Amino acid sequence: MSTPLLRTEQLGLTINDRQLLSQVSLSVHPGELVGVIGPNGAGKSSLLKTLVGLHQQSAGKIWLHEQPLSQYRAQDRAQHISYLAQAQEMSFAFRVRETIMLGAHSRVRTKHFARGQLDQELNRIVDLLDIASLLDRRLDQLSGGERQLVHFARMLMQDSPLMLLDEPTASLDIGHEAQLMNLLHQQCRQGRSALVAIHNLNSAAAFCDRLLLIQNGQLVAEGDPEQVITQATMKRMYGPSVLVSRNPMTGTTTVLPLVESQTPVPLHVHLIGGAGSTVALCRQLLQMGVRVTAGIGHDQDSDTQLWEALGVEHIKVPTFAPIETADIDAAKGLVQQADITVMTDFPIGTMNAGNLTLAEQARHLWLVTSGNDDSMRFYDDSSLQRFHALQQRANVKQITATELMPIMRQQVASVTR
Ligand SMILES: Nc1ncnc2c1ncn2[C@@H]1O[C@H](COP(=O)(O)OP(=O)(O)OP(=O)(O)O)[C@@H](O)[C@H]1O
Repeated sequence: MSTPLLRTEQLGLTINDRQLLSQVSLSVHPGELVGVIGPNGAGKSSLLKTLVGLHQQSAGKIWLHEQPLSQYRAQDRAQHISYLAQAQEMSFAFRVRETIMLGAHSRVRTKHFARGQLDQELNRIVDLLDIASLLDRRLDQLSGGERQLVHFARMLMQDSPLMLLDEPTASLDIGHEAQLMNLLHQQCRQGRSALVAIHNLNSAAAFCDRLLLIQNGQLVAEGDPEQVITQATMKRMYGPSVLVSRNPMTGTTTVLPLVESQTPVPLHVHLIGGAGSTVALCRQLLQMGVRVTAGIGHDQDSDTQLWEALGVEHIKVPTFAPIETADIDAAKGLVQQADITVMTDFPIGTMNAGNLTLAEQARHLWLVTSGNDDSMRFYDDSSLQRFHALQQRANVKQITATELMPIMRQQVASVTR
């Protein structure tokens, strides 16, 4: 790998006897977009401030271009590192144009620019960010999001190889957030580097090449977004009410907040389903405080991933493996204990026909019917016939997908009365 642009070794920061950073060793290489994530108060801003020289480290070393950062004079640092603080305070009522032009200050000191060259650069940057209409406005009369874009423009105007950004998208709507992160991404593809503290984990996963996870001032995980943003780490950082999954359309890791479960209710529902058919139901049942078990699912199926992520007890088999008798035996106990077993309207063929055998064990079986022609979702006659036989059983209730939740809510209400 290339020589790092920035590197720290065992970095520590103590202020007023409070240890804000401890033993942080990291590197940022040319062309990398690195995200710094972690809960509130973890030490992300303290890290960036130390790297830019606003805090003097108490321990460890910082190298910029393999030279100790302390050997750079403040003015020289500005040619290598630009910094966008979390809260930008400007003591004067600057106009937007002046504010952005301030970014070029360190460059003007050391380099001659042809007449009009900086104005052209400024115009290019404001066009990229679509803020040309703000140029003559006063900074203190802009909205928080507009101000954030202006300060980002100022940073681009500095044209430094390394950019440190502290929550640059905190006040931005989703469109401007995507625009700023895309611009940052493009800058890095063109050879610049960025270290960005960011709370939006979905953006962090989508845009960053690598993530650093900070907790209590320490670097606790580092790697590709999918290595760092896992259900286990997110639960440790942010508590149980977050769900990590892979977006089927973008392939990126996504993190969603979940509505917390209510007080447990004395109802056990076992879910049999696949192809994503139990996902919404499972989440809603858990939110109502119902004890949910599930299976048999296939590994990597979206249902199985959700059961795993939400800690639902379940039985699974490897991807593309048929459900065997031993798997059915392992799942039987859960189905026989459940007050209700719900079998959703999912496609059934030879690989997962074992779920029909499992459904036959249910004390009370709710069969979710497609409403259309159920035969369409059975890949072989034998499975379809077994489904028809299940429909005839006395302990079976047939429900459409639309009816399911209202009836389930009544059921929950009846056991909590
Ligand atoms: N100058 C300071 N003196 C003493 N403690 C400080 C100082 N600056 C920050 N802290 C404390 O250090 C800890 C880390 O703060 P920091 O701002 O680095 O966290 P953060 O990860 O950026 O948080 P957030 O996501 O909320 O912005 C917090 O507990 C904070 O109260």
